[in-house]
Amino acid sequence: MPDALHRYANADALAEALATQVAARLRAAIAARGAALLAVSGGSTPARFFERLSHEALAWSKVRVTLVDERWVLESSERSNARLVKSLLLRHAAADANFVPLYVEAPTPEAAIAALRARIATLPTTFDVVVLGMGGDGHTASFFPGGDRLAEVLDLNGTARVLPMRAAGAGEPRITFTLPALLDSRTLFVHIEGEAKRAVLDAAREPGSTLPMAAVLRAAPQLDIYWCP
Ligand SMILES: O=C(O)[C@H](O)[C@@H](O)[C@H](O)[C@H](O)COP(=O)(O)O
Repeated sequence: MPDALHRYANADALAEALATQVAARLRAAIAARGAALLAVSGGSTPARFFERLSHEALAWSKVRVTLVDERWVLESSERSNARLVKSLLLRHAAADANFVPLYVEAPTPEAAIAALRARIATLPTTFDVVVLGMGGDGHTASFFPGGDRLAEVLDLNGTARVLPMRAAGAGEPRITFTLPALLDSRTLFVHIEGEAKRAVLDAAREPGSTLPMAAVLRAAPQLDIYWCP
């Protein structure tokens, strides 16, 4: 588990550093392969980072942006991660980026899975950058403790790239990229803020931890963790 913890004095300094790093990785991907694929998390933490990244000067028209997970709600909902990305990241310089949403019009993620897999199949299998968040319960993406497909999404030998997920702590049904799919990334960042999440991260680092985040820490070949109090 080679992970590096990068500490910042406050959320603004963290957002600036993370945006600078992510933009550099996207530029390098475009220089090497002519295109870049970025997967970001939703929730409340990424807002400053999205705002900062949206101003980075790079060839955004060559960047595809997707989510590591999505809540099964209409985009008009305040809970929609697509809405968050569109309102805070896909503007300014980044308005030219191509967004690949994980929501399709269907009553449930289970009903949408074939359409979603077809959409995901148009993307390269290797991400250039994945940015994970983490909840206070140790979930990341939609790998929720007690989730109905937790074992399946964490299975490193699993072949599914996206799966539905339902869990008491999730709020609504979700769709999530699986752990092996997210690990197939040239760079992997974790963005967490606050002492409480730092304590959860430390717990996930304990040998034998069953927190979903522990599975990521154990399996990731390299992980850069960005944290501020
Ligand atoms: O849709 C989601 O909920 C996210 O992608 C999720 O995995 C998020 O990263 C954590 O829940 C942290 O969320 P907060 O930043 O709101 O604490």
